[in-house]
Amino acid sequence: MELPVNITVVAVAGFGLLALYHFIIYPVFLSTLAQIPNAHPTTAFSSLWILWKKYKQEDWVAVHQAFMKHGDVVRVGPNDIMINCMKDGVLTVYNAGFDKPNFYSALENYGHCMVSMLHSTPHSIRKRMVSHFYSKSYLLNSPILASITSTILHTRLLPYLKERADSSASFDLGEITSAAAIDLNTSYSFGLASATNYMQDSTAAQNYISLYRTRVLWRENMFWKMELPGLTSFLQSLGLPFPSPTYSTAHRKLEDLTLSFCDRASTIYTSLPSPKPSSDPHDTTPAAPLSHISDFPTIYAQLRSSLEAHALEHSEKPNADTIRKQTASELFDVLIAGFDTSTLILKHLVWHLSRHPTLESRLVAELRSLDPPLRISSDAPFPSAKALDALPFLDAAIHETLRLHPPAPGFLPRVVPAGGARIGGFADVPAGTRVSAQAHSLHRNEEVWGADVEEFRPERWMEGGKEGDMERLRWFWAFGSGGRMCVGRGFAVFQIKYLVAAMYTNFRVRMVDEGAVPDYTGGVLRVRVEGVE
Ligand code: HEM
Repeated sequence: MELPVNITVVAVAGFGLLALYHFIIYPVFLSTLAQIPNAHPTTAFSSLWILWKKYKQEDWVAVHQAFMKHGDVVRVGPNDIMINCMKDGVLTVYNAGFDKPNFYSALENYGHCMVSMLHSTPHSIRKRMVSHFYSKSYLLNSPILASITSTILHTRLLPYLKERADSSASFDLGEITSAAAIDLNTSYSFGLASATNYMQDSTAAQNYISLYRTRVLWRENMFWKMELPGLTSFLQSLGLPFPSPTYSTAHRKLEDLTLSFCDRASTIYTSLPSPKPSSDPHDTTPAAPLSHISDFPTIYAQLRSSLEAHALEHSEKPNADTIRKQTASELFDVLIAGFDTSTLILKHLVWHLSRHPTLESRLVAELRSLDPPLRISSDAPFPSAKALDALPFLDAAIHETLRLHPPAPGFLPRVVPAGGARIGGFADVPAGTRVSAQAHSLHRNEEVWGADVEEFRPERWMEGGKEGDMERLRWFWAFGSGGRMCVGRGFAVFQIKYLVAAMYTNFRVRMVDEGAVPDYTGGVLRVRVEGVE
Protein backbone atom coordinates (compact mmCIF):
# COMPACT_ATOMS: atom_id res chain seq x y z
CA MET A 1 0.00 0.00 0.00
CA GLU A 2 2.98 2.33 0.53
CA LEU A 3 4.21 1.84 -3.06
CA PRO A 4 1.86 4.24 -4.98
CA VAL A 5 2.72 7.09 -2.60
CA ASN A 6 6.39 6.46 -3.15
CA ILE A 7 5.89 6.38 -6.90
CA THR A 8 4.00 9.67 -6.73
CA VAL A 9 6.73 11.21 -4.61
CA VAL A 10 9.41 9.94 -6.99
CA ALA A 11 7.45 11.18 -10.03
CA VAL A 12 6.90 14.62 -8.49
CA ALA A 13 10.55 14.84 -7.49
CA GLY A 14 11.58 13.66 -10.97
CA PHE A 15 9.47 16.31 -12.67
CA GLY A 16 10.77 18.89 -10.20
CA LEU A 17 14.36 17.98 -11.03
CA LEU A 18 13.63 17.97 -14.74
CA ALA A 19 11.99 21.38 -14.45
CA LEU A 20 14.93 22.62 -12.37
CA TYR A 21 17.33 21.38 -15.02
CA HIS A 22 15.27 22.68 -17.94
CA PHE A 23 14.31 26.09 -16.57
CA ILE A 24 17.28 26.98 -14.34
CA ILE A 25 20.39 24.79 -14.57
CA TYR A 26 20.52 24.45 -18.35
CA PRO A 27 19.78 28.09 -19.32
CA VAL A 28 21.86 29.60 -16.51
CA PHE A 29 24.93 27.35 -16.59
CA LEU A 30 25.00 24.99 -19.57
CA SER A 31 23.47 26.76 -22.58
CA THR A 32 26.00 28.46 -24.87
CA LEU A 33 23.94 31.60 -24.22
CA ALA A 34 25.18 31.49 -20.61
CA GLN A 35 28.42 33.16 -21.75
CA ILE A 36 26.46 36.26 -22.86
CA PRO A 37 26.06 39.02 -20.22
CA ASN A 38 22.58 39.26 -18.73
CA ALA A 39 20.74 42.55 -19.19
CA HIS A 40 19.17 41.89 -15.77
CA PRO A 41 20.09 39.28 -13.11
CA THR A 42 16.92 37.29 -13.92
CA THR A 43 17.16 37.18 -17.72
CA ALA A 44 19.10 33.88 -17.92
CA PHE A 45 16.08 31.99 -16.61
CA SER A 46 13.11 34.32 -17.03
CA SER A 47 11.64 36.69 -19.62
CA LEU A 48 9.61 38.62 -17.07
CA TRP A 49 12.02 41.56 -16.91
CA ILE A 50 11.99 42.23 -20.67
CA LEU A 51 8.25 41.53 -20.95
CA TRP A 52 7.54 44.11 -18.26
CA LYS A 53 9.80 46.66 -19.97
CA LYS A 54 8.05 45.98 -23.28
CA TYR A 55 4.64 46.23 -21.70
CA LYS A 56 5.58 49.68 -20.41
CA GLN A 57 7.28 50.51 -23.76
CA GLU A 58 10.52 51.21 -21.95
CA ASP A 59 12.40 48.28 -23.46
CA TRP A 60 14.63 50.17 -25.90
CA VAL A 61 15.85 52.50 -23.15
CA ALA A 62 16.41 49.62 -20.69
CA VAL A 63 18.21 47.53 -23.31
CA HIS A 64 20.33 50.52 -24.28
CA GLN A 65 21.41 50.92 -20.66
CA ALA A 66 22.34 47.24 -20.65
CA PHE A 67 24.49 47.71 -23.77
CA MET A 68 26.24 50.66 -22.10
CA LYS A 69 26.98 48.51 -19.07
CA HIS A 70 27.79 45.12 -20.58
CA GLY A 71 28.84 45.66 -24.20
CA ASP A 72 27.35 44.97 -27.62
CA VAL A 73 25.54 41.68 -26.91
CA VAL A 74 23.18 41.12 -23.99
CA ARG A 75 20.78 38.38 -23.01
CA VAL A 76 17.27 39.63 -22.36
CA GLY A 77 15.57 36.27 -21.85
CA PRO A 78 16.51 32.58 -21.62
CA ASN A 79 16.26 32.36 -25.42
CA ASP A 80 16.50 36.01 -26.39
CA ILE A 81 19.53 38.15 -27.14
CA MET A 82 20.03 41.73 -28.33
CA ILE A 83 22.93 42.98 -30.44
CA ASN A 84 24.43 46.40 -31.04
CA CYS A 85 27.23 45.75 -33.56
CA MET A 86 27.59 45.40 -37.32
CA LYS A 87 30.18 42.63 -37.81
CA ASP A 88 28.80 39.29 -36.58
CA GLY A 89 25.74 41.33 -35.69
CA VAL A 90 23.34 43.29 -37.91
CA LEU A 91 25.21 42.14 -41.04
CA THR A 92 24.84 38.48 -40.08
CA VAL A 93 21.31 38.55 -38.75
CA TYR A 94 19.55 40.94 -41.10
CA ASN A 95 21.61 41.00 -44.27
CA ALA A 96 21.96 37.20 -44.32
CA GLY A 97 18.18 36.96 -44.00
CA PHE A 98 17.43 35.08 -40.77
CA ASP A 99 13.72 34.23 -40.68
CA LYS A 100 11.24 36.11 -38.52
CA PRO A 101 9.73 34.68 -35.31
CA ASN A 102 6.04 34.21 -34.53
CA PHE A 103 6.02 37.76 -33.10
CA TYR A 104 5.19 39.02 -36.61
CA SER A 105 2.16 36.76 -37.10
CA ALA A 106 0.24 39.35 -35.08
CA LEU A 107 0.48 41.60 -38.14
CA GLU A 108 -1.51 39.25 -40.36
CA ASN A 109 -4.80 40.52 -41.69
CA TYR A 110 -6.94 38.67 -44.26
CA GLY A 111 -3.91 36.51 -44.67
CA HIS A 112 -0.16 36.88 -44.85
CA CYS A 113 1.33 40.13 -46.00
CA MET A 114 5.02 40.91 -46.54
CA VAL A 115 5.66 42.05 -43.02
CA SER A 116 3.99 39.02 -41.40
CA MET A 117 5.63 36.38 -43.63
CA LEU A 118 8.04 34.47 -41.42
CA HIS A 119 10.11 32.76 -44.13
CA SER A 120 12.24 34.58 -46.66
CA THR A 121 11.30 32.73 -49.88
CA PRO A 122 7.58 33.63 -50.10
CA HIS A 123 8.46 37.03 -48.68
CA SER A 124 10.96 37.88 -51.41
CA ILE A 125 8.53 36.76 -54.15
CA ARG A 126 5.91 39.13 -52.75
CA LYS A 127 8.36 41.97 -52.18
CA ARG A 128 9.68 41.85 -55.74
CA MET A 129 6.13 42.51 -56.94
CA VAL A 130 6.16 46.06 -55.59
CA SER A 131 9.67 47.10 -54.61
CA HIS A 132 10.45 48.69 -57.99
CA PHE A 133 7.41 50.95 -57.64
CA TYR A 134 8.66 52.18 -54.25
CA SER A 135 12.27 52.60 -55.38
CA LYS A 136 13.69 56.09 -55.15
CA SER A 137 14.41 56.34 -58.88
CA TYR A 138 10.84 55.35 -59.74
CA LEU A 139 9.28 57.72 -57.22
CA LEU A 140 11.40 60.68 -58.27
CA ASN A 141 10.44 60.18 -61.93
CA SER A 142 6.79 59.18 -61.63
CA PRO A 143 4.46 61.72 -63.31
CA ILE A 144 1.55 60.00 -61.58
CA LEU A 145 2.99 60.60 -58.12
CA ALA A 146 4.03 64.16 -59.05
CA SER A 147 0.49 64.92 -60.14
CA ILE A 148 -1.02 63.34 -57.01
CA THR A 149 1.35 65.28 -54.75
CA SER A 150 0.80 68.60 -56.46
CA THR A 151 -2.99 68.14 -56.28
CA ILE A 152 -3.02 67.19 -52.60
CA LEU A 153 -0.68 69.99 -51.58
CA HIS A 154 -2.27 72.71 -53.71
CA THR A 155 -5.93 71.86 -53.23
CA ARG A 156 -5.87 70.46 -49.68
CA LEU A 157 -2.88 71.14 -47.43
CA LEU A 158 -1.84 74.63 -48.51
CA PRO A 159 -5.40 76.09 -48.54
CA TYR A 160 -5.92 74.57 -45.06
CA LEU A 161 -2.71 76.16 -43.75
CA LYS A 162 -3.58 79.49 -45.37
CA GLU A 163 -7.00 79.51 -43.76
CA ARG A 164 -5.38 78.77 -40.36
CA ALA A 165 -2.82 81.51 -40.90
CA ASP A 166 -5.51 84.04 -41.89
CA SER A 167 -7.66 83.20 -38.85
CA SER A 168 -4.66 82.79 -36.47
CA ALA A 169 -6.24 79.52 -35.32
CA SER A 170 -4.00 76.83 -33.88
CA PHE A 171 -4.32 73.18 -34.93
CA ASP A 172 -2.96 69.73 -34.11
CA LEU A 173 0.05 69.20 -36.33
CA GLY A 174 -0.21 65.40 -36.05
CA GLU A 175 -3.83 65.34 -37.22
CA ILE A 176 -3.13 67.41 -40.32
CA THR A 177 0.10 65.75 -41.33
CA SER A 178 -1.43 62.29 -40.77
CA ALA A 179 -4.35 63.22 -43.01
CA ALA A 180 -2.02 64.57 -45.72
CA ALA A 181 0.26 61.53 -45.44
CA ILE A 182 -2.59 59.04 -45.68
CA ASP A 183 -4.12 60.92 -48.63
CA LEU A 184 -0.77 60.72 -50.44
CA ASN A 185 -0.25 57.08 -49.51
CA THR A 186 -3.74 55.89 -50.52
CA SER A 187 -3.67 57.97 -53.72
CA TYR A 188 -0.43 56.33 -54.82
CA SER A 189 -1.85 52.93 -53.91
CA PHE A 190 -5.42 53.24 -55.23
CA GLY A 191 -5.39 56.34 -57.47
CA LEU A 192 -6.52 59.82 -56.43
CA ALA A 193 -10.17 59.23 -57.38
CA SER A 194 -10.41 56.00 -55.33
CA ALA A 195 -8.40 57.19 -52.32
CA THR A 196 -9.08 58.95 -49.04
CA ASN A 197 -9.61 62.68 -48.80
CA TYR A 198 -9.02 62.92 -45.07
CA MET A 199 -7.63 66.44 -45.36
CA GLN A 200 -11.10 67.67 -46.34
CA ASP A 201 -13.31 65.03 -44.73
CA SER A 202 -12.53 65.27 -41.04
CA THR A 203 -15.33 62.86 -40.02
CA ALA A 204 -13.89 60.09 -42.17
CA ALA A 205 -10.41 60.98 -40.92
CA GLN A 206 -11.49 60.78 -37.27
CA ASN A 207 -13.15 57.44 -37.94
CA TYR A 208 -9.95 56.03 -39.46
CA ILE A 209 -7.74 57.45 -36.71
CA SER A 210 -9.94 55.98 -34.01
CA LEU A 211 -9.99 52.53 -35.68
CA TYR A 212 -6.25 52.67 -36.21
CA ARG A 213 -5.51 53.71 -32.63
CA THR A 214 -7.76 50.97 -31.23
CA ARG A 215 -6.06 48.38 -33.40
CA VAL A 216 -2.53 49.36 -32.44
CA LEU A 217 -3.20 49.87 -28.71
CA TRP A 218 -0.11 48.31 -27.19
CA ARG A 219 -0.96 47.32 -23.62
CA GLU A 220 -4.50 46.26 -24.43
CA ASN A 221 -3.82 44.41 -27.69
CA MET A 222 -0.57 44.27 -29.57
CA PHE A 223 1.71 43.46 -26.63
CA TRP A 224 -0.24 40.25 -25.94
CA LYS A 225 -0.57 39.22 -29.57
CA MET A 226 3.08 39.87 -30.40
CA GLU A 227 4.89 38.87 -27.25
CA LEU A 228 2.65 36.18 -25.79
CA PRO A 229 0.86 34.63 -28.79
CA GLY A 230 0.59 31.20 -27.11
CA LEU A 231 -1.05 32.57 -23.97
CA THR A 232 -3.30 34.81 -26.06
CA SER A 233 -4.51 31.89 -28.20
CA PHE A 234 -5.01 29.73 -25.10
CA LEU A 235 -7.15 32.39 -23.40
CA GLN A 236 -9.10 32.86 -26.63
CA SER A 237 -9.66 29.09 -26.87
CA LEU A 238 -11.29 29.26 -23.44
CA GLY A 239 -13.74 31.72 -24.94
CA LEU A 240 -12.29 34.70 -23.10
CA PRO A 241 -12.60 38.04 -24.93
CA PHE A 242 -8.86 38.56 -25.03
CA PRO A 243 -7.28 40.81 -26.16
CA SER A 244 -10.09 43.31 -25.95
CA PRO A 245 -13.02 42.69 -28.36
CA THR A 246 -12.75 46.31 -29.51
CA TYR A 247 -9.48 45.27 -31.18
CA SER A 248 -11.19 42.66 -33.35
CA THR A 249 -13.97 45.06 -34.31
CA ALA A 250 -11.52 47.82 -35.24
CA HIS A 251 -9.35 45.36 -37.16
CA ARG A 252 -12.34 44.03 -39.12
CA LYS A 253 -13.56 47.53 -39.95
CA LEU A 254 -10.09 48.49 -41.21
CA GLU A 255 -10.06 45.35 -43.36
CA ASP A 256 -13.48 46.27 -44.79
CA LEU A 257 -12.29 49.81 -45.46
CA THR A 258 -9.20 48.58 -47.31
CA LEU A 259 -11.33 46.22 -49.38
CA SER A 260 -13.62 49.09 -50.30
CA PHE A 261 -10.62 51.12 -51.57
CA CYS A 262 -9.45 48.08 -53.52
CA ASP A 263 -12.86 47.57 -55.08
CA ARG A 264 -12.97 51.20 -56.19
CA ALA A 265 -9.48 50.87 -57.66
CA SER A 266 -10.54 47.62 -59.31
CA THR A 267 -13.33 49.39 -61.21
CA ILE A 268 -10.80 51.75 -62.74
CA TYR A 269 -8.18 49.06 -63.27
CA THR A 270 -10.46 46.65 -65.09
CA SER A 271 -11.79 49.39 -67.35
CA LEU A 272 -8.29 50.23 -68.61
CA PRO A 273 -7.04 48.72 -71.84
CA SER A 274 -4.04 46.38 -71.70
CA PRO A 275 -1.16 46.88 -71.33
CA LYS A 276 -1.92 48.99 -68.28
CA PRO A 277 0.05 52.23 -67.87
CA SER A 278 2.49 53.09 -65.10
CA SER A 279 5.36 50.73 -65.85
CA ASP A 280 7.11 53.53 -67.74
CA PRO A 281 7.73 56.31 -65.23
CA HIS A 282 8.11 58.86 -68.04
CA ASP A 283 4.78 58.12 -69.70
CA THR A 284 2.38 60.94 -68.87
CA THR A 285 -0.43 59.88 -71.20
CA PRO A 286 -3.57 59.05 -69.27
CA ALA A 287 -4.97 55.81 -70.62
CA ALA A 288 -8.62 56.01 -71.61
CA PRO A 289 -10.95 56.12 -69.74
CA LEU A 290 -8.83 57.87 -67.08
CA SER A 291 -9.54 61.58 -67.08
CA HIS A 292 -6.27 62.16 -65.30
CA ILE A 293 -3.12 60.12 -64.74
CA SER A 294 -3.34 60.73 -60.98
CA ASP A 295 -6.34 58.37 -60.90
CA PHE A 296 -4.16 55.43 -61.89
CA PRO A 297 -3.89 52.97 -58.94
CA THR A 298 -0.14 52.36 -59.14
CA ILE A 299 0.47 49.94 -56.27
CA TYR A 300 -2.91 48.23 -56.51
CA ALA A 301 -2.40 47.59 -60.24
CA GLN A 302 1.11 46.31 -59.75
CA LEU A 303 0.15 43.94 -56.95
CA ARG A 304 -2.92 42.62 -58.67
CA SER A 305 -1.29 42.02 -62.03
CA SER A 306 1.76 40.38 -60.37
CA LEU A 307 -0.40 38.13 -58.21
CA GLU A 308 -2.46 37.09 -61.24
CA ALA A 309 0.70 36.41 -63.27
CA HIS A 310 2.19 34.45 -60.36
CA ALA A 311 -0.90 32.24 -60.14
CA LEU A 312 -0.77 31.60 -63.90
CA GLU A 313 2.95 30.76 -63.77
CA HIS A 314 2.09 28.08 -61.24
CA SER A 315 -0.60 26.76 -63.62
CA GLU A 316 -3.41 27.90 -61.42
CA LYS A 317 -6.39 29.81 -62.73
CA PRO A 318 -6.27 33.02 -60.70
CA ASN A 319 -9.06 32.88 -58.14
CA ALA A 320 -10.65 36.33 -58.11
CA ASP A 321 -11.46 36.27 -54.41
CA THR A 322 -7.98 35.07 -53.42
CA ILE A 323 -6.30 37.74 -55.55
CA ARG A 324 -8.67 40.39 -54.14
CA LYS A 325 -7.78 39.42 -50.56
CA GLN A 326 -4.04 39.06 -51.20
CA THR A 327 -3.93 42.48 -52.84
CA ALA A 328 -5.93 44.02 -50.03
CA SER A 329 -3.74 42.32 -47.45
CA GLU A 330 -0.59 44.10 -48.67
CA LEU A 331 -2.40 47.39 -49.03
CA PHE A 332 -3.85 47.08 -45.53
CA ASP A 333 -0.32 46.82 -44.21
CA VAL A 334 0.97 49.67 -46.36
CA LEU A 335 -1.76 51.88 -44.88
CA ILE A 336 -0.94 50.91 -41.31
CA ALA A 337 2.85 51.05 -41.83
CA GLY A 338 2.77 54.49 -43.37
CA PHE A 339 0.25 56.10 -41.05
CA ASP A 340 1.90 57.23 -37.82
CA THR A 341 5.49 56.86 -38.93
CA SER A 342 5.86 59.88 -41.23
CA THR A 343 3.76 62.00 -38.87
CA LEU A 344 5.99 61.18 -35.95
CA ILE A 345 9.02 62.41 -37.89
CA LEU A 346 7.27 65.60 -38.96
CA LYS A 347 6.23 66.35 -35.38
CA HIS A 348 9.74 65.85 -34.04
CA LEU A 349 11.28 67.87 -36.86
CA VAL A 350 8.95 70.82 -36.28
CA TRP A 351 9.66 70.59 -32.56
CA HIS A 352 13.45 70.63 -33.06
CA LEU A 353 13.27 73.51 -35.53
CA SER A 354 11.20 75.53 -33.06
CA ARG A 355 14.05 75.12 -30.56
CA HIS A 356 16.82 75.91 -33.08
CA PRO A 357 15.94 79.13 -34.96
CA THR A 358 19.28 79.16 -36.79
CA LEU A 359 18.62 75.71 -38.22
CA GLU A 360 15.08 76.74 -39.10
CA SER A 361 16.36 79.80 -41.00
CA ARG A 362 18.89 77.66 -42.86
CA LEU A 363 16.17 75.22 -43.90
CA VAL A 364 13.80 77.99 -45.00
CA ALA A 365 16.55 79.67 -47.04
CA GLU A 366 17.36 76.39 -48.74
CA LEU A 367 13.70 75.65 -49.51
CA ARG A 368 13.24 79.10 -51.00
CA SER A 369 16.31 78.62 -53.17
CA LEU A 370 14.60 75.68 -54.83
CA ASP A 371 13.95 76.32 -58.52
CA PRO A 372 10.99 76.77 -58.56
CA PRO A 373 10.10 76.97 -54.84
CA LEU A 374 6.94 75.21 -53.64
CA ARG A 375 4.66 78.24 -53.61
CA ILE A 376 1.10 78.38 -52.33
CA SER A 377 -0.43 79.37 -55.67
CA SER A 378 -1.52 76.39 -57.74
CA ASP A 379 -0.62 78.40 -60.88
CA ALA A 380 3.01 78.42 -59.81
CA PRO A 381 5.14 75.68 -61.34
CA PHE A 382 5.57 72.67 -59.06
CA PRO A 383 9.12 71.76 -57.97
CA SER A 384 10.30 68.40 -59.20
CA ALA A 385 10.89 65.58 -56.72
CA LYS A 386 14.46 65.32 -58.01
CA ALA A 387 15.20 68.97 -57.27
CA LEU A 388 13.64 68.71 -53.82
CA ASP A 389 15.50 65.51 -53.09
CA ALA A 390 18.80 67.17 -53.94
CA LEU A 391 18.49 69.79 -51.16
CA PRO A 392 21.25 68.77 -48.75
CA PHE A 393 20.11 70.45 -45.55
CA LEU A 394 16.50 69.26 -45.87
CA ASP A 395 17.78 65.72 -46.38
CA ALA A 396 20.14 66.05 -43.42
CA ALA A 397 17.42 67.46 -41.13
CA ILE A 398 15.05 64.58 -41.95
CA HIS A 399 17.72 61.93 -41.47
CA GLU A 400 18.80 63.50 -38.20
CA THR A 401 15.19 63.38 -36.99
CA LEU A 402 14.92 59.73 -38.06
CA ARG A 403 18.17 59.02 -36.24
CA LEU A 404 17.11 60.59 -32.95
CA HIS A 405 13.46 59.54 -33.06
CA PRO A 406 13.13 56.36 -35.13
CA PRO A 407 9.41 55.45 -35.25
CA ALA A 408 10.40 51.80 -34.66
CA PRO A 409 13.10 52.26 -31.98
CA GLY A 410 13.12 48.79 -30.43
CA PHE A 411 13.04 45.05 -31.21
CA LEU A 412 12.87 43.75 -34.79
CA PRO A 413 13.45 40.10 -33.87
CA ARG A 414 14.79 37.28 -36.04
CA VAL A 415 15.49 33.59 -35.35
CA VAL A 416 18.92 31.92 -35.49
CA PRO A 417 18.66 29.26 -38.23
CA ALA A 418 19.47 25.54 -38.02
CA GLY A 419 23.15 24.99 -37.34
CA GLY A 420 23.41 28.03 -35.03
CA ALA A 421 25.43 31.16 -35.66
CA ARG A 422 28.34 33.21 -34.44
CA ILE A 423 26.98 36.48 -33.07
CA GLY A 424 28.89 39.44 -31.69
CA GLY A 425 31.97 37.31 -30.98
CA PHE A 426 29.96 34.55 -29.26
CA ALA A 427 30.30 31.27 -31.13
CA ASP A 428 27.56 28.63 -31.24
CA VAL A 429 24.50 30.74 -30.53
CA PRO A 430 21.95 27.91 -30.83
CA ALA A 431 19.31 27.58 -33.53
CA GLY A 432 15.97 28.97 -32.45
CA THR A 433 17.45 31.80 -30.33
CA ARG A 434 15.62 35.06 -30.86
CA VAL A 435 18.04 37.83 -31.77
CA SER A 436 17.43 41.49 -32.41
CA ALA A 437 19.12 44.84 -32.92
CA GLN A 438 17.42 48.14 -32.11
CA ALA A 439 17.61 51.47 -33.94
CA HIS A 440 17.63 53.42 -30.66
CA SER A 441 21.07 52.02 -29.80
CA LEU A 442 22.61 51.74 -33.28
CA HIS A 443 21.83 55.45 -33.64
CA ARG A 444 23.70 56.29 -30.43
CA ASN A 445 27.09 54.77 -31.16
CA GLU A 446 29.51 57.59 -30.37
CA GLU A 447 32.21 56.14 -32.61
CA VAL A 448 29.93 56.60 -35.59
CA TRP A 449 27.86 59.64 -34.69
CA GLY A 450 30.25 61.57 -32.43
CA ALA A 451 30.17 62.43 -28.74
CA ASP A 452 27.07 64.62 -29.18
CA VAL A 453 24.75 61.72 -30.12
CA GLU A 454 21.84 63.13 -28.14
CA GLU A 455 22.02 66.50 -29.91
CA PHE A 456 19.86 67.41 -32.91
CA ARG A 457 22.64 68.37 -35.33
CA PRO A 458 21.68 67.83 -38.99
CA GLU A 459 25.12 69.03 -40.11
CA ARG A 460 26.62 65.72 -38.99
CA TRP A 461 24.98 64.20 -42.10
CA MET A 462 26.99 66.54 -44.31
CA GLU A 463 30.42 65.82 -42.81
CA GLY A 464 33.21 63.38 -43.74
CA GLY A 465 32.65 63.17 -47.50
CA LYS A 466 31.68 59.89 -49.19
CA GLU A 467 33.31 57.77 -46.51
CA GLY A 468 31.29 59.54 -43.81
CA ASP A 469 28.11 59.01 -45.85
CA MET A 470 28.79 55.30 -46.20
CA GLU A 471 29.58 54.79 -42.53
CA ARG A 472 26.45 56.67 -41.43
CA LEU A 473 24.20 54.83 -43.85
CA ARG A 474 25.54 51.49 -42.58
CA TRP A 475 24.54 52.41 -39.03
CA PHE A 476 21.33 54.24 -39.91
CA TRP A 477 18.59 51.78 -39.05
CA ALA A 478 15.32 53.70 -38.91
CA PHE A 479 14.05 51.50 -41.76
CA GLY A 480 15.81 48.29 -40.71
CA SER A 481 18.17 46.59 -43.17
CA GLY A 482 18.52 43.58 -45.47
CA GLY A 483 15.72 41.83 -47.32
CA ARG A 484 13.07 42.85 -44.79
CA MET A 485 13.96 46.54 -44.84
CA CYS A 486 11.04 48.96 -45.09
CA VAL A 487 9.76 48.85 -48.66
CA GLY A 488 8.14 52.27 -48.23
CA ARG A 489 11.26 54.13 -47.07
CA GLY A 490 11.70 56.09 -50.30
CA PHE A 491 8.00 56.97 -50.26
CA ALA A 492 8.17 58.08 -46.62
CA VAL A 493 11.12 60.41 -47.27
CA PHE A 494 9.50 61.71 -50.49
CA GLN A 495 6.31 62.49 -48.58
CA ILE A 496 8.06 64.13 -45.61
CA LYS A 497 10.16 66.34 -47.90
CA TYR A 498 7.14 67.69 -49.76
CA LEU A 499 5.18 68.28 -46.55
CA VAL A 500 8.08 70.16 -44.96
CA ALA A 501 8.62 72.18 -48.15
CA ALA A 502 4.92 73.10 -48.33
CA MET A 503 4.88 74.28 -44.71
CA TYR A 504 8.21 76.06 -44.35
CA THR A 505 8.36 77.78 -47.76
CA ASN A 506 5.05 79.53 -47.20
CA PHE A 507 4.59 79.80 -43.45
CA ARG A 508 6.36 80.40 -40.20
CA VAL A 509 5.46 77.45 -37.96
CA ARG A 510 5.21 78.09 -34.22
CA MET A 511 4.51 75.75 -31.30
CA VAL A 512 1.54 76.91 -29.22
CA ASP A 513 3.01 75.46 -26.04
CA GLU A 514 6.79 75.84 -26.09
CA GLY A 515 7.08 73.22 -23.34
CA ALA A 516 5.15 70.52 -25.26
CA VAL A 517 7.14 67.49 -26.36
CA PRO A 518 6.02 65.14 -29.15
CA ASP A 519 5.27 61.62 -27.97
CA TYR A 520 5.10 58.20 -29.64
CA THR A 521 1.43 57.62 -28.96
CA GLY A 522 -0.31 60.11 -31.19
CA GLY A 523 -0.62 62.87 -28.55
CA VAL A 524 -1.68 66.33 -29.65
CA LEU A 525 1.01 68.87 -30.66
CA ARG A 526 -0.62 72.21 -31.32
CA VAL A 527 1.00 74.69 -33.68
CA ARG A 528 0.15 78.01 -35.28
CA VAL A 529 1.23 79.18 -38.71
CA GLU A 530 1.85 82.71 -40.00
CA GLY A 531 1.96 83.40 -43.72
CA VAL A 532 5.23 84.78 -45.09
CA GLU A 533 5.92 86.48 -48.39
C1 HEM B 1 9.19 57.32 -41.46
C2 HEM B 1 8.46 56.37 -41.97
C3 HEM B 1 8.70 54.89 -41.83
C4 HEM B 1 9.53 54.18 -40.99
C5 HEM B 1 10.49 54.74 -39.95
C6 HEM B 1 9.35 52.77 -41.27
C7 HEM B 1 10.04 51.74 -40.64
C8 HEM B 1 9.97 50.42 -41.01
C9 HEM B 1 10.79 49.36 -40.45
C10 HEM B 1 11.83 49.54 -39.36
C11 HEM B 1 10.45 48.21 -41.08
C12 HEM B 1 11.11 46.86 -40.89
C13 HEM B 1 10.35 45.96 -39.96
C14 HEM B 1 11.14 44.70 -39.64
O1 HEM B 1 12.21 44.44 -40.13
O2 HEM B 1 10.65 43.97 -38.83
C15 HEM B 1 9.40 48.51 -42.01
C16 HEM B 1 8.78 47.60 -42.83
C17 HEM B 1 7.80 47.93 -43.73
N1 HEM B 1 7.33 49.19 -44.04
FE1 HEM B 1 7.96 50.91 -43.23
N2 HEM B 1 8.41 52.65 -42.27
C18 HEM B 1 8.01 53.92 -42.64
C19 HEM B 1 7.09 54.24 -43.61
C20 HEM B 1 6.49 53.34 -44.44
C21 HEM B 1 5.59 53.69 -45.51
C22 HEM B 1 5.20 55.10 -45.92
C23 HEM B 1 5.19 52.51 -46.07
C24 HEM B 1 4.29 52.28 -47.25
C25 HEM B 1 4.19 53.07 -48.27
C26 HEM B 1 5.83 51.43 -45.35
C27 HEM B 1 5.66 50.08 -45.62
C28 HEM B 1 6.36 49.07 -45.00
C29 HEM B 1 6.19 47.66 -45.34
C30 HEM B 1 5.21 47.09 -46.36
C31 HEM B 1 7.10 46.95 -44.54
C32 HEM B 1 7.34 45.44 -44.56
C33 HEM B 1 8.51 45.19 -45.49
C34 HEM B 1 8.94 43.74 -45.54
O3 HEM B 1 8.51 42.95 -44.72
O4 HEM B 1 9.73 43.43 -46.43
N3 HEM B 1 6.61 51.97 -44.37
N4 HEM B 1 9.13 49.88 -41.97
